[in-house]
Amino acid sequence: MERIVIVGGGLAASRTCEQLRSRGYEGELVMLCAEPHPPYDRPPLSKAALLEEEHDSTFPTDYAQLSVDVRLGVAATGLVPDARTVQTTDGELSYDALVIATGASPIRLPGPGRQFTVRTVEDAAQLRAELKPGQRVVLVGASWISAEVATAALRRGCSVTCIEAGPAPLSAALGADVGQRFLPWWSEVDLRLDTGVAEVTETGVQLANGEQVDADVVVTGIGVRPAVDWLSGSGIALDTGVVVDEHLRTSLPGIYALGDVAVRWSPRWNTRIRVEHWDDAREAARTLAGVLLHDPSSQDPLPVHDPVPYFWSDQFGHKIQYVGHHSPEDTLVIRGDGTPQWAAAWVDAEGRLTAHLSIDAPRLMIDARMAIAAGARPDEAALRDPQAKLAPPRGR
Ligand SMILES: Cc1cc2nc3c(=O)[nH]c(=O)nc-3n(C[C@H](O)[C@H](O)[C@H](O)COP(=O)(O)OP(=O)(O)OC[C@H]3O[C@@H](n4cnc5c(N)ncnc54)[C@H](O)[C@@H]3O)c2cc1C
Repeated sequence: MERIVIVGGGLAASRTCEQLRSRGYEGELVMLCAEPHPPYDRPPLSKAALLEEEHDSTFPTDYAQLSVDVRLGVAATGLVPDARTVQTTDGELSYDALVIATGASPIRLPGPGRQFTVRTVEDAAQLRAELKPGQRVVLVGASWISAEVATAALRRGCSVTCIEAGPAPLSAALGADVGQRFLPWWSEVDLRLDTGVAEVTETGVQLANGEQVDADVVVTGIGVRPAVDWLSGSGIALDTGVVVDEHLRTSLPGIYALGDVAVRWSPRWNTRIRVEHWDDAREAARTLAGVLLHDPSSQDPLPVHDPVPYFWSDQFGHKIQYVGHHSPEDTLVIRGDGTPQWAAAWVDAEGRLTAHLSIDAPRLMIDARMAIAAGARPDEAALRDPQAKLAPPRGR
């Protein structure tokens, strides 16, 4: 392969460059990065970057040393697979292999008023400038991002209202039973549950029931859409993102996708999953480099990307850690129910641990991740007791 083109300038793109070079790829490597900055880390944008004026989460990667041709401010606008060509805002570019790592963009609400989202450094800097003491901040959606923004806004002396369509914070991701357990953390937030927002107005938001809620700052945290517009008409298979198999191969030859934009086949979960987690983007890059450089004449199997997903969130002075992947049919078991050290576990119909959520307890997260990876079926007593190990002893 003489030229690998990577479209996207985030974690997945940056790590793919590093991994390819560290595994000995010597061909041309071009990274098209729509943003005007070299790749940077996003998790701090809804955390430290809302508190610290000079926060900089740029990756320390030396692209010149890696001989990566980084084209800042250049976006892919189209794909012509038969010609193995990408159309860009700076002309056409041919490739031998193409990596799609364009991430996702926040979903916005309708309406004429200004609404903030948090995806880029500019978003974070603009929002930080608004978070002044006494400002009335309205958050739409009690999501992971909103919880982190609420934490920062309260710390900066703002008054915070959060309007959530579901019955509890984080209920879209974790269900109402778990979400309700977080309510005490939201005690300083005017949290309005089961309430829809119709639009963002000049003076705040208008609720679905017609009521107007005034705000100085409106922040929308209702999810993201994969950045796939530029692929329309290319013939590539799309679902809730770019469809890839467990080797990160798309439906078109020579084209791969990873990170937030990809929806991948997971043999572990026997379904397609789109994982919008930092850890997944990083790990996928390692696998993808192995797939791209795989020698078909060797006996080595093609690398598979199918880790146990891992996600964390820092909110209200706590660290939440979630591992695995649960479906609505799984059974929820609260560990240490009624104690401050509670955790949540999900098991499937066969009793297999599918997911686990813990708070300020990295040890529990590590144990649960090993248990899920091992396909463990912990007994009821172990599930209920957060002190009990879920992972089978090593060597078994
Ligand atoms: C505010 C925030 C907080 C987060 N916190 C956590 C956390 O606490 N824990 C956790 O596990 N995960 C967290 N995440 C998720 C994590 O950051 C993402 O999973 C990760 O950034 C995905 O990396 P990516 O490279 O796939 O996509 P991105 O980081 O979105 O990068 C995609 C890049 O591609 C560029 N691009 C898009 N379209 C084009 C185009 N047509 N041409 C060229 N370039 C293009 C974009 O501009 C962007 O720079 C957070 C995300 C955000 C936004």
